[in-house]
Amino acid sequence: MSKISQIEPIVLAQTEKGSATWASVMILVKVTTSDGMTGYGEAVPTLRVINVYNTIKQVAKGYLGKEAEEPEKDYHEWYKQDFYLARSFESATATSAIDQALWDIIGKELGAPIYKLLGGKVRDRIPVYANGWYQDAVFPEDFAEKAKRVISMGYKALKFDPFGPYYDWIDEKGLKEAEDRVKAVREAVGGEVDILIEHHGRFNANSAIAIAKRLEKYNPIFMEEPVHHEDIEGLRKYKKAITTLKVALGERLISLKEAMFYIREGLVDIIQPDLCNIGGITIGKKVVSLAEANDVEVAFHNAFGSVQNAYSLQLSATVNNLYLLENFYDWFPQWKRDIVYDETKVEQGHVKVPEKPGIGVSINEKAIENMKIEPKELDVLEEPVWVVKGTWKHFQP
Ligand SMILES: O=C(O)[C@H](O)[C@@H](O)[C@H](O)[C@H](O)CO
Ligand SMILES: [Mg+2]
Repeated sequence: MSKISQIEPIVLAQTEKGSATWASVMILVKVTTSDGMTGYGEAVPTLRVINVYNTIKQVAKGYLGKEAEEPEKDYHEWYKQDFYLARSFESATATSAIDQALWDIIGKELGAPIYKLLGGKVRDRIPVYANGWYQDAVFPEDFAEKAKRVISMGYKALKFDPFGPYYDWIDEKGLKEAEDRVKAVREAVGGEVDILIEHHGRFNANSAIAIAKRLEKYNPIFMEEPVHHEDIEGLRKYKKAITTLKVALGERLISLKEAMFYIREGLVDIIQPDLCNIGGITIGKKVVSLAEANDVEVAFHNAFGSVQNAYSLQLSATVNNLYLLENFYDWFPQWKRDIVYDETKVEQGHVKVPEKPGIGVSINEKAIENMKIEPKELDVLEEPVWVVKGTWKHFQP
């Protein structure tokens, strides 16, 4: 048995920022054991880089000295301590990153990729969908042209937010703008490609319902976060009104029981847990089982960095009820790919399951050393940090 002897939060950034402002930095956690093993995990940055960095140091106090090979027990010990774990995004992401690193360490000790520790893979290649591809797209033609490029790269599915700057509610002009963009993409990619509609959880139920009725004819595979995250009653209203389209959500879920709530209440058809939020591999695999038992498919939220991506690939390899894995890889800034030596390339809309022990890929420790920065706040401009850059615009006069 090896004890957890060190937990170090690391913030990385470069001038190249990528398509999603709130993912312009990466937060890593490096865990070291008493016998010198190391593992890496990734935490979620968004607008909370400093808070997450500091929270990792606090959560570390609960993990130091514990067995590195017992993430299940360690998680529950910490669950006991952290009264607000289920209500704190910062704590949930810090705990998740440490948990990932422990699974990395176990895999390395046993010489096996994480997927083998979980019962083995059900597929050799993970099907992914593209996100981040529509930076600076405003007019329908922009979306069409960029979508064609994505398809020419071999992707079979793509996600986008066609709602420009609309927020809370949408009017006829907004419905038409969204429809024109979606229509342009559908016409550009043809009938065989999956279109996934991202709402970023920003509408009231009536507006979301109007949107669904308007976009239904373009055959979107799912409608993601159609209403505000905390608007449970709005989501019930939406689910009741829209029975022909599937709802996807999950990136803001931070506990097993929260995931269970949405599944049990029939409020989600495709669940999108984020392994950097939900509780790492330890809780992520339990959400997968809950989903499977309830005929809900899984499409991990995977929008931040290359270490998150590597863990999402490991778990996705084992999931029978996997719909698709989100993928920003081709729209990452190069430095994020450098961290994993570009080992998780997307080919024909799929990623080969990485086979190295633990996390599955090599970690470029030298690159990490060179990219380290002090944690700092992100700038906040008129265009919210959660949209794909340069898309918060109207195109109609
Ligand atoms: O499903 C997703 O990927 C999330 O809603 C976000 O993470 C944003 O879409 C992304 O960051 C682009 O800004
Ligand atoms: Mg989303």
